[in-house]
Amino acid sequence: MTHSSPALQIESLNAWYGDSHVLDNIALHVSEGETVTLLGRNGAGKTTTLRSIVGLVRRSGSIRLRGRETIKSPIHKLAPLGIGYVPEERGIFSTLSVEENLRLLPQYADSAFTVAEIYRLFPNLQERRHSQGTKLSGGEQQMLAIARVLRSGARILLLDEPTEGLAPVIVQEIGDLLKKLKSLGYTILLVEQNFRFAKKLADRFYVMENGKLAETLTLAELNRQPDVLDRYLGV
Ligand SMILES: Nc1ncnc2c1ncn2[C@@H]1O[C@H](COP(=O)(O)OP(=O)(O)OP(=O)(O)O)[C@@H](O)[C@H]1O
Repeated sequence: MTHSSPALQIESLNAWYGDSHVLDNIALHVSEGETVTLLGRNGAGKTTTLRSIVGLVRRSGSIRLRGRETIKSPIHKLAPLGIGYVPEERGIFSTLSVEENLRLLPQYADSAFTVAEIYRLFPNLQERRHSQGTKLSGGEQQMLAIARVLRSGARILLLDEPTEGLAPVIVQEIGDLLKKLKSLGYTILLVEQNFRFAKKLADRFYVMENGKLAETLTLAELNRQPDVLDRYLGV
């Protein structure tokens, strides 16, 4: 492991659901401290890419976390390497309270937030600390899902459509939170349909199409050629 290794480096990644070959030779990387967004139409393979990284689908190729090969690692071996996955469905324990959700997870690193630090970052979770997961708003559930991975000590965050279904004011709050995490040096790989949201955060973009990577662009390149997105996303 060298210090210059990207936080996440993927090469020749293929993935399958049963016989269906859904990711075709994906190569991408995310540097330490970088925020990268995966864009693409529904079904392009964005969620499957995140699920492949954490070993939730059958996959082959190479996935290195800070230089360490993890393609054969089961999911429970990944959290100690500093990666945290927040799925689209958020994955909180809905019958437990906010605080129970936060206290249940093991901490893997010194960088793990304490519950007090989580409450400083998410004052509304502190207010709701005795509320059951099912009683939370969509925005609160999303905040709790992100808080849980911070609590585990993850420094590389995989976030699947964190703004989906949320009101604009809450989307703004999530945006502010991600900017803060970025300023703290977190590495973020984001799947996002809301391009206007992603544009305010991301350093780089990958565009996926039919299970392949079609394009990689920096923010500056994207601003110079906005028609690229029309072509792939029809936006
Ligand atoms: N559990 C599954 N079993 C079989 N095929 C699946 C499964 N989940 C997704 N797929 C297929 O895999 C392909 C990639 O889906 P994926 O969910 O990764 O796309 P996506 O880009 O994240 O789109 P979305 O925004 O709709 O989630 C699609 O063709 C989809 O139909």
